[in-house]
Amino acid sequence: MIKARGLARRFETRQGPVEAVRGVDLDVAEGELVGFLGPNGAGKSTTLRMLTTLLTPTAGEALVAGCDLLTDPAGVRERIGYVGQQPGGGQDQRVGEELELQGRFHGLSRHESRRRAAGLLERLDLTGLEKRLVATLSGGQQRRLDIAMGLIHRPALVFLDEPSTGLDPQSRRNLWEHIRGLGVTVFLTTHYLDEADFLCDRVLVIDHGAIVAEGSPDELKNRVSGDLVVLGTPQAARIAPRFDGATVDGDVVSFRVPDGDRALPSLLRSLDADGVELRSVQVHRPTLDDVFLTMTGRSLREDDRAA
Ligand SMILES: Nc1ncnc2c1ncn2[C@@H]1O[C@H](COP(=O)(O)OP(=O)(O)OP(=O)(O)O)[C@@H](O)[C@H]1O
Repeated sequence: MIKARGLARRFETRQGPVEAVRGVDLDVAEGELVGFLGPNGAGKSTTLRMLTTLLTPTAGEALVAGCDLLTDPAGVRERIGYVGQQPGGGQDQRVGEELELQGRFHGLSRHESRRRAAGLLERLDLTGLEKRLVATLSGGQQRRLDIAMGLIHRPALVFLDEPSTGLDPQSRRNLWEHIRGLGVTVFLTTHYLDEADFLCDRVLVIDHGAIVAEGSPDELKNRVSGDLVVLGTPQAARIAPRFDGATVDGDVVSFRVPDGDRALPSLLRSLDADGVELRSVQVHRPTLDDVFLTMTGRSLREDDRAA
């Protein structure tokens, strides 16, 4: 569905050139749900805008939905759906009309457009809202309408740019369920670790315009060596030297072991035998944030807080 090689984009600014995307290779197979994960400014939107023909690459080439990005951008546009970060619907339009209009815009007959709109409204849980003004929809409903608009012309591939940004946790979860059920190839960008983890078959991690890791969420997490064991004890500093790479933060000592659940029983027995007073014990599986930390030395969460 997508095959990109060496895709790059440089922006000339007053402060000098900005290498927003530095030669990205991408392969997305039919039916896959692939996420592009990275902090703010990593180059996600720029890549997406190139793949959707909104921005011309400064280098590289790509086949998108069977068409050459550089020589047949119109063919690409016909075959893909794009849902950007900004709401797509006219706020003073009615939901049903807006969707039908979008179908007409893509060349569907009135009848076909109406039929297709009704099907999408049902699939995205918007039935009954046809006559509502777009401006009166909730954030989650608006986002689902945007996705319906992106799917009206039956694209085989749809691009979603930060689909759940700004939604409350319940609406995000609901949106994810809908995205999973779309039945088309999906390529989305996100800076949310939980979104990538829950939604994506495969994740590409991008940082400073280059892909730094790629794999299924589980594969990526398995690359981080081991589970994190966190022990709360007043003797944290005394016992830390027993564990390779242990860090101490007040009464808490943390270290990694290959398989936390298996290591725990004997670990607890030996600490108990030495008279160590344990107040709490936790085992954490690696998260995608640990992956990002391992690859880049920075936490995605720090970027989130800074944003
Ligand atoms: N039109 C532009 N002119 C100059 N620099 C740009 C332009 N568009 C993007 N950039 C820069 O390119 C880099 C990548 O930006 P991009 O928007 O692709 O990142 P992103 O990963 O999508 O981030 P976000 O999550 O904030 O949207 C950033 O340093 C950004 O400032």
